[in-house]
Amino acid sequence: MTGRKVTVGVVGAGAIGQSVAMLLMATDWCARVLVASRTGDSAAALVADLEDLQQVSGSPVRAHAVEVADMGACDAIVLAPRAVFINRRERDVRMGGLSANAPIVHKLAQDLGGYDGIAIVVTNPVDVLARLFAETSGCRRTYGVGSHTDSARYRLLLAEHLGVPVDVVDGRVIGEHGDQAVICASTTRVAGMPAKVPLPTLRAALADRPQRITAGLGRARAGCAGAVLAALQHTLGLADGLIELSVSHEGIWLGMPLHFTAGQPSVCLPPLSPGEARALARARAKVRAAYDSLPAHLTEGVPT
Ligand SMILES: NC(=O)c1ccc[n+]([C@@H]2O[C@H](COP(=O)([O-])OP(=O)(O)OC[C@H]3O[C@@H](n4cnc5c(N)ncnc54)[C@H](O)[C@@H]3O)[C@@H](O)[C@H]2O)c1
Repeated sequence: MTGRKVTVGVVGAGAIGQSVAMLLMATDWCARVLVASRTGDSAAALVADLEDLQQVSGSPVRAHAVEVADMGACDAIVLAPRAVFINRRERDVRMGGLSANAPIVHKLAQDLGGYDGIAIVVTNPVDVLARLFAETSGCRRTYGVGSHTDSARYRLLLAEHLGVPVDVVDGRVIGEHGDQAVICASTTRVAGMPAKVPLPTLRAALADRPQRITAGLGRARAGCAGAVLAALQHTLGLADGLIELSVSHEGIWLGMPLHFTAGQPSVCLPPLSPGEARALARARAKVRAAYDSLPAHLTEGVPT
């Protein structure tokens, strides 16, 4: 991929779509950003804003408003639409988007049927909807973004709690991007040594952080957009290394540590303590049940 510049589609011109598109404009590996949204007006508005950015910053990246059907030749497509609905949940907040967002993701997957590039699903509940997109579209390289942000937040919060620099903390969060996220405490290392992780404190802080961001800003965007960029770099073969993404794990989509080499992933599940293994099983059962609760017309005819 060295030297080749890519075209990235962004579906959904909201908080996440805008942030991802802005980050793409600042890269040296993206040539074109194609934007589609629920209304052509919002896609065109985002493109006009990106063109302003391009002019003031001298970015060589070009932006265009298109229809989703015109994204078939994109190297990668980021899917970040959100239905208009009010989420009144205080717990399991992301799962609150299931019934409203699933039909949108299903329709996009139909429109992109047979797509052969990389699909990065952002829309929540991301583990359920990444599976829905993958199984409906047939796109083999579908990844959900969520656990990478959870892992980054975990390292930040643990470093803060222990009063150490974040770069000496190594640890990850897998499973559901939601209330059944699994903190891999038994394999967490601080300066190379096993760490005593105050799990209830960390769990509460991890749940609180996105809610605090949303309460203050209306939407969380920067962390997720950064995770999308990292996902694009790893899946496009522009960066090698470990990243937590939602993929099919024995048929159910969950956040897994993936090691990418030249765009090829291999699952690197760390050894789990019995408690962590039970937590992963609970996450798996929950995400499977949420998928199975979708109306049959959204899932019928797809492998289970
Ligand atoms: N996985 C993660 O880590 C993570 C993090 C943050 C947000 N999210 C999720 O990402 C999604 C988007 O969040 P947001 O804050 O950008 O929402 P938003 O409401 O700001 O924007 C959503 C955009 O989607 C567009 N849209 C609606 N229906 C569409 C369709 N059928 N086709 C194309 N575009 C359509 C809307 O017009 C709007 O521009 C939400 O589901 C949110 O929960 C996920």
